[in-house]
Amino acid sequence: REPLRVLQKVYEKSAQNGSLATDGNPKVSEKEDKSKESESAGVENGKSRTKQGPKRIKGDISRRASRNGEAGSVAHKIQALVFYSSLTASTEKITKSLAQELAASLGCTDDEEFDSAFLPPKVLDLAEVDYDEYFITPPKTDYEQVDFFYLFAIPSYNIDSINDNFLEHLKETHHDFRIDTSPLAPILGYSVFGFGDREGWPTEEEGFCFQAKEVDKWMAKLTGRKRAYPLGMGDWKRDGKERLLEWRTGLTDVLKQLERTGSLGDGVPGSGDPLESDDEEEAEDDGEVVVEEVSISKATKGRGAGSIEDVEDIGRIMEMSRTDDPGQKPAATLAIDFTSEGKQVTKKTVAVTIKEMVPKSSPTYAALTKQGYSIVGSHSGVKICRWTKSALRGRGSCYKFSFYGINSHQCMESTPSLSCSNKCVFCWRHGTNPVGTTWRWVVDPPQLIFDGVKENHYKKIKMMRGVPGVRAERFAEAMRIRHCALSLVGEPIFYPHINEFLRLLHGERISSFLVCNAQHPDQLAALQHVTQLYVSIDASNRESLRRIDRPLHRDFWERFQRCLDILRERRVRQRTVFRLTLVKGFNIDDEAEGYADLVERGLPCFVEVKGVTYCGTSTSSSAGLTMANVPFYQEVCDFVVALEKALRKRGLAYGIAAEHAHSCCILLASERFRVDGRWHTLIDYDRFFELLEEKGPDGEFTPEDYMGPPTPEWATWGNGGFDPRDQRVDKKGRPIEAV
Ligand SMILES: Cc1cc2nc3c(=O)[nH]c(=O)nc-3n(C[C@H](O)[C@H](O)[C@H](O)COP(=O)(O)O)c2cc1C
Ligand code: SF4
Repeated sequence: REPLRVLQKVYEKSAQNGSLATDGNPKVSEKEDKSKESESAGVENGKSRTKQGPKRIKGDISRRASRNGEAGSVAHKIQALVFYSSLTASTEKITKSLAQELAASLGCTDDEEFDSAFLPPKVLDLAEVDYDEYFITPPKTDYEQVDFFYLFAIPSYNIDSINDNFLEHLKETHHDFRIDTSPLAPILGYSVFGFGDREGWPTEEEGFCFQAKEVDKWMAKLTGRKRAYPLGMGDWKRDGKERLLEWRTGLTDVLKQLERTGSLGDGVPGSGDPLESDDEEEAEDDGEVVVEEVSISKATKGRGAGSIEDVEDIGRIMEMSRTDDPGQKPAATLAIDFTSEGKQVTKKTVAVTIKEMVPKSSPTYAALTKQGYSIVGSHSGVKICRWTKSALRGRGSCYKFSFYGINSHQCMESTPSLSCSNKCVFCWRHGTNPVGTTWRWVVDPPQLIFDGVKENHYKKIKMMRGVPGVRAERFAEAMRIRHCALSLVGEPIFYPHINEFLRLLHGERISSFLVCNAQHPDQLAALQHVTQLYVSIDASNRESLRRIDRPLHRDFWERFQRCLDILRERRVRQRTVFRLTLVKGFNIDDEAEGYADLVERGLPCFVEVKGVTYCGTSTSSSAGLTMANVPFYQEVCDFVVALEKALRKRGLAYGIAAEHAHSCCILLASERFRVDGRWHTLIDYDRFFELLEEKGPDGEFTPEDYMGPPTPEWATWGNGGFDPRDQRVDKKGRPIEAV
């Protein structure tokens, strides 16, 4: 139907501008008539017929209409057209072998005896083809049931070349008022690979592969965003072969999917909607604990949660809580928080409270999924953070790349417990998340959660495939999760099988950064090795903590202090971190001394100081939080300097190691991580896994044992911390020039 719609538009526009005869038939000029004849020779003859000059609209309605009588049918053959341009012939050679390799991997044949959906790819030189034939509408064929897929191999030239003509044509077609703005929408999809030379054009800002980027951009417009696979780029003298292979492999998967399903899959086209327009959520980041005040009773109200359901739940919870590991202690599934001031949990209480934490039918589920979370099982969640998206597009990673070497596009943000025991004022989620002091819900098994979060994470990454600016290289890397930030929303150590869950992560060599809210000392004490262990330190004294975290536990301050003591013991075995979130008017003024006292108590390996991000939720505004509470970066810097001074005064050996100005985040580190005068805040992840495999999850090894190489110069204090590989952009996605 799509081609018909396009042609109908061409027809209507032509009628408006008088290119139709009075009988409604197209006015076909003699010249056009000739070109029509030659078109009937099909794409094979896409020879030297390059015509410059004014664009023509072909009144070709009847022929196209007959072909598209069965449009949309998956039974059509798929014809890849591989366009290339080449001045010094290397791209020509590469494109020809690319087409052969594609043909082999897709099992292409034009022999009708063999049942392949793919016709052998055709290689077409952009210096020879008639642009009108391919780039106003898809080409016409004698063979009626062919759908096209466009591929491009484009070297860049900063001198006049055929690329300029071609780009001009694409641009003109898009802007031509007589033609639909997306006249190539009927093709199945497209993808571009660019060649360039890093020696002369080292970065994209300096022009590396700039014309391939342009082709990619205009084709997105002309096809109505049918980018089937991200733009690939390579330098034939360096990584070209590797990058091209990566791109071809991904592309083959997409084409095979197209054959199976007739569609490009989730996320394309137009799927990545919010992202297409560059308006990624501003306030998003990891780490802050989400809170909206919704009691469990409210969350479960109105769902007919009667006693029968409760009985079934009990059966299910017992079933689900079994672990496969015989060595594993039986799961503490219910009301595990024994530190709740000696509160007795009676059987009766259990029977009426065992429910799913976030059932599918609940408003909480709807609210969270609307915000982009995937809910896994009944109490876990995963979401791709804005930095993951940003890194996929080469626009910078989060501060954890600068400080610890975490590639954001290989990082999964998730939590096995969506519930939390605080209601922090700076929470930026708009949801209605469950809160509670004890676990009283169905417990899902760790394997189910692990498989589910991975599956959903990859699904979301795949949805980024058609998003403008996503780089093929990073996209391919992103299909292997290397890190897990257990910090999303809720409290991960609340989950009764957290250690088992960590074991699964580590088993696949996925590092774990676990953030907890310093309200569950018993669970913290039982926690086995994680790659980096955080506690959120949101205030320096009892009153301030009450005001800012709004904890549910009455003994919150005692719990908080116990957690610091546990961390102090752990510092020789775990990389421990205090995370401070500064909120102006709440927890900055005159509190440096108080925080220094807490550092003295917990002796963390690192102190991460971060300015709060304002999100304008009802929670934050009801707590009286406005933009005025967001500190300027300079204020965060001043605070950190004051804190360092306060620490030195106490004889504590800490220094300011690194910064990431972009996310208003600064890292103080213990001198343990300063070797030969250089900070070593990065992590040797491979070593961490080796140690874990060798010594076990409770093994005796120290944070220094898996200390990485020196912190890169650009990330150290005073240098800003922006990854030099990436391009800075403003809120509208426009490049920001380095100062
Ligand atoms: C005159 C000239 C200008 C070039 N300009 C660029 C450029 O602006 N950006 C880039 O990434 N590569 C540039 N290159 C490198 C080519 O794109 C690269 O070598 C490519 O592989 C050549 O492909 P070809 O042999 O098919 O023409 C340039 C090369 C030449 C000779
Ligand atoms: S650590 Fe991972 S989840 Fe958190 S902001 Fe960085 S990339 Fe995103």
